[in-house]
This record gives sequence, structure tokens and C-alpha cells, in this order.
Amino acid sequence: MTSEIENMSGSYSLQTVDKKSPPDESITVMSEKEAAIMDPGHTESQPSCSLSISKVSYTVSERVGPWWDMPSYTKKWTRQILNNVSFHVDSGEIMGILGNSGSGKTTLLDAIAGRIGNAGTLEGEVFVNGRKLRRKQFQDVFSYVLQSDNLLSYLTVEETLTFTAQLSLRGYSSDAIQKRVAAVMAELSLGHVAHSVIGGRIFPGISGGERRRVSIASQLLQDPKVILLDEPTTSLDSMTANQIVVLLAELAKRDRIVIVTIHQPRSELFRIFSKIAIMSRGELVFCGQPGEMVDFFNSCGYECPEYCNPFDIYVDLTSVDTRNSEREVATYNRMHSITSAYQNSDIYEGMLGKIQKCCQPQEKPSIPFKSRTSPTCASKLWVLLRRTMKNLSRDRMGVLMRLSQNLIYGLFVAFFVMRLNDDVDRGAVQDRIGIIYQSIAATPYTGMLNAVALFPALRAIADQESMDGLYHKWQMFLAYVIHIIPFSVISVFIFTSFLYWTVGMNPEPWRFASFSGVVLVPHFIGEMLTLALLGVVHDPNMVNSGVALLNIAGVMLGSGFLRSNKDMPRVFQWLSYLTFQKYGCELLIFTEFHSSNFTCSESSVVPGACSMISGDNIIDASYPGAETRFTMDFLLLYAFLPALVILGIISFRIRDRLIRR
Ligand SMILES: Nc1ncnc2c1ncn2[C@@H]1O[C@H](COP(=O)(O)OP(=O)(O)OP(=O)(O)O)[C@@H](O)[C@H]1O
Repeated sequence: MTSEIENMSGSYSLQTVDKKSPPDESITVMSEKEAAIMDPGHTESQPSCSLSISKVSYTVSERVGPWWDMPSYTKKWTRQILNNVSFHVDSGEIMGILGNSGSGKTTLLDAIAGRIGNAGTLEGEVFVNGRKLRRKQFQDVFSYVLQSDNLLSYLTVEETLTFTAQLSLRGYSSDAIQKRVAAVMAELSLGHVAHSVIGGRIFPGISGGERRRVSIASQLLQDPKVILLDEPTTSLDSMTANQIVVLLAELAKRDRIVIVTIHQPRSELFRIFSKIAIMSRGELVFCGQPGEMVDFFNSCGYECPEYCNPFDIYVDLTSVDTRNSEREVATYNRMHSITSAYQNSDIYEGMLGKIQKCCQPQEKPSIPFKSRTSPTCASKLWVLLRRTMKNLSRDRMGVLMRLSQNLIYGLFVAFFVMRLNDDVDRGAVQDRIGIIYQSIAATPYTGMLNAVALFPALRAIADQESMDGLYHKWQMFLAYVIHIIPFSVISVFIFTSFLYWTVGMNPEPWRFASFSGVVLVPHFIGEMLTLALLGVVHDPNMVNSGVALLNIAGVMLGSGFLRSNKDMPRVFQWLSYLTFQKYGCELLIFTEFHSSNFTCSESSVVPGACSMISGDNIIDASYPGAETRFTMDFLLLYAFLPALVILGIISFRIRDRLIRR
């Protein structure tokens, strides 16, 4: 198939252009392949599936003005995004939805796919094989390819599809999954790039058209009967865009319904579409076969000039020009008169008749659900974990960043402190407290930076795949959290091993183990708190600032370094129990100072400077009872981790409600 599609440009046949023939006849170039697709005889069987959209309307309530203009901000108006849209498509057909920007194409697809949010009021009905779909059935019937390709950059095409198949198909042996993946790759002409990596912004991979095809292939794995695609040709050159549409037409011919929104199709595609719908201002201005479209516009008095692209002409004719109020009124009236003419036409009547016939009470075919046997929660988690791990382990910069950030930070501290000594007057206590402060206060930032840099891409994939019903967003969160464990442990261990022994902290092994065990937690917390907030806050920069502020507040309240705990107002004392810094600092102070003795140099001039040369005195002065709380402090410190996992799961469950598209 690859060669067939890629040779398309070479096999175009030039048709004679007859000046008198109507515009639909005057399409000048068309490949043999396209001609075969257009050929009605090409359909091997009767349509096995039908999709009817009946009177779909969507309204949202919006504030009239911006928040800084209070009088208008307090008022609301109702905006009609979709207005009474109805159409009917049978399997074997590909329908193109055209319209200028903002005409409601994507909203219509969202409405059909049941992905419209709760922001507005959705009315109307969607029937598949004459059976009205219930809300929770939408996801199991439609496959939806979004405008942007959300794919993991470091996986190959075959790996990408295999992981998706493992997430969506249950009870398939690995052999069967491989066969399914191979079949889909063959159907989408991806065989030649099976072992190529997807690629990303900073390193090359497969081409834009191939990425589109991988996104479509991911949807085909579940063998859907209805595929919706939002602007699949956006940002592709026109040749590749044409190839994608021809490919989609081929998919439709294999007993599927394909609905695609498209901005500026080339005129060659005129006959590729079985149906063309034109939208403007949320209304369906026209919906019918390409030939009917030309006849209809001719009958309205708008002939497509010779050598012009009918798509461009008809979309322009039906668009509302808002550059000034006169043009707006004139173009709106024109659009309205064309819409009225369509609603009074036989084409519209015929379409309504088809919807009615489909929905009449009789023996109807069942709803063609996608492969509904989804793997168990544990196996999905396992697949997500392997996928995330594989992707990250190939990201050299990502791995390097993860492992080295803490170490680089340790280098700064070590370089600054150099070597600890035991003389109080030469900073024996102050330097040690400084290192403890830095170890607790700064390690959350490295965790936070990792999450902000690496997680949003995965979050976008989770948003899409959860809408496809492959898994829940929180499962991706959990897989991500599990996959950071080895990296974080190694990274913190490198940091503590370097810093601890370089600056010469207390050399007893249990103290080093305790120091490492404590420092690991803030690093984890920084990353997990960031992940949890990324569930409900979309902008990573805001999350960045939020986590940084929370960390600063936690250090002030909990560490006891800025202000001793016993000197703080009661409310701050209570709040300090909610900070991990309280337990972490107390543990590190105890670990370093317990049973230690410090000396004073003879040059000491501060009276009483040497009164606290015992480490236990230092502990008793600021953290009384730290020794008895040692185990409890550890337990409470580590309790933050499961608590954050739970918080993250809740946050990503909330995200399920927030993100609809
Ligand atoms: N939930 C919503 N609240 C307010 N306005 C909305 C909402 N959803 C869509 N709209 C508005 O409805 C109009 C249609 O949006 P839609 O994305 O469907 O257009 P489109 O035809 O797909 O545009 P484009 O081709 O540029 O993607 C836009 O003006 C958009 O701002």
C-alpha cells in the first residue's frame, strides 16, 4: 500500500477540461487510485453501520465582558455554538466537514464523540444503527483522532502501537497483538518505518505525515466502525495532506464511517469525499454529495468559477465576514439564505428521511462497539510502567538530568563548605546546620524540576488516551511515580555519598544511612507534589511557583532554623506538624549531633560560646525530645509519600472532570 500511495503523484491522469461542464466535472487531476475509491462499485458490501445525528445544539453561557470591566463581567449571555445540526452517514462513506475557523467543526466532532464538557447545554441525539447512544456508550463506539499527535518521542512506531494494543486489547496473546499491530501498520502503510523512532522537537524521527498515520493506526487497533478526525491534515504539506485523506477514504471503504474536519482541502479531493458538510456559525449550511453540492450552489445562484477550488469558493460564500458591521450583516444574510435554501431542499428532506427510516422501530442491527474487553487495572499499570520506563531510559538528557542534578547541587555545597571541622568558633555547628538546611530545603526543587520538564508530555498523552477509554489518568500518574523510584534513589544516593564524605560529616554508617534515608524523602515529595498539582493546574509554570512557595513556607514553619519551634505563635506550631521539613530537620539534626562533641578555639572572645560543645546540648536546646521521637519522625516523614500518592490520584480524578477535549 505504501508504494501505491506514495506513487500517487506519479500516476495522476490529466482529464480534459470542458469549459461548459459544471465545476464538479472540471476537477483536473485525479489518480487512478482515487478514481477507484470514488467508484461506487468499489464498495464490496451493503453498509453495515449507520450514524445519524439529529438536531444537535450546543449553547454556552458566557460573561459579556472581561473581569476588569465589572458591569459587563457580572452580566452573562447565551452563545449558540451548534445550532440544530442533523446529518446521516453510512459505513463505506467518508464525510468532510468544512468551514472557516470558529465555525464549530471541532465542537461538532466533540458533540458526536460525547466529549463535550459540562460547560454548556448539549441537546440532540446521536444514533448508531438507529439505536440512540447513551452517554457512556460514546467512548466504546467512536474513535477520535485529535488535531495534535501525542506520542512518546523515544519509542519506535511498532513499540508505540504494541503498547497501545496491550492497553486496549484483553486476552490477546503477544503473538496475536503482534499480528494485529502488523495488520494495522500494513493498512496505514507504516511498515517501512516500523522500527524508526517517533522523534521529537529536539531530535529527528518519522515525518509529520507518518506521525499522523501512527495516531490513526493507534485508533484502528480496536477496530472501530466510526472514526472521527479533527483536522488530520493541519501542518502537513498539501501533497501529504492529500495522501492522508486518500488513505482515510480507503479506510472508509473497508466498511467504516470516517468523519473528518478539514480546513483547506485541495480540489482533487472533491470526489474523494462521499459527503461534504459546510459549517458556518455553528449551523450546517449544506450537507450532501459533492455533485449535489455543486448543483445546490448553482441553484442558489453561486456558480463555482472555472479553475477555482469549489471548496474555497463555497466556504467563502458561507462564511461571515466580521471585518466591519456592514459586511457582517451582508455575509450573515447570505449565509442565512443559503442555509434556508438547503433546509428547503430535497437533499435535506432526503437526509431527514434516512434518519427517520433508520430509527423506525424494527429489527435493527446492534451497535458496533469497539473491542470492549479491556485489560485489568494491574496489567494496564504494568504496560504504562514499562512504556514510561522504556521511553525515559532512551532519553539520554532526561536520564542524565535526573541522575546528576542532585550531584551538581552537592558539588556547589561541598565547594562552598569545603571541610567541616570540630571547632565551634570555626563554624562546626553553623556549617553542619547549613548543610542540613540545604539538604532538606533544596532537594524538593530538583524533584520539582524533573516533574515539570518530563511529565507534561505524558500528561497530554494520558489526557488523550483516557478519553479513548484506554485507562484512567491516575493510572498514568501512578506509573510515573513508580518509575521515578529507582532514579530518585540512585540520584539521592549519589548526592549524599558525595556530600557526606567529602565535607566530612559524622562517619558512623548508621548516620550516613539515616542521612540518605531522610534526604530521599524531600526529593520525592518535591516531585510528587508537583505531579499532584499538575493534575488540577494545567500550567506547569504556575505549578512550579506554587511548589516553590509551599517549600519555602514549609522550611520556615517546620525546620526550626529561621525561628525556634517553641518561640513561634501557637498556630504556627500546629501548622508545623503538617510540614515534612519538621520531621526531616529534626532527624538530620539528631543524626549529625547526637553523641558528638565540639571544641572551642582559645581565641574565642564571645563569653559562653563554648557552653554548648556537646551535640546533645544543641539538640536539647532546639529539638527537645528528638531522640525519643526518632522512629516516629521517620514514620511520619515517610507517611508523606503515600499521602501524596493519594492526593495525586484524587487530583487526576478531578482532572477527568476538568478535561473534556
Ligand atoms: N466551551 C466553550 N465555551 C465558549 N466558547 C466555546 C466553547 N467551545 C467552543 N467555543 C467557541 O465556539 C466556536 C467554535 O469553536 P470550534 O473549535 O468548534 O471551531 P472550529 O471550526 O473547529 O475552529 P478551527 O477550525 O479554528 O479549529 C469558537 O468561537 C469557540 O471559541
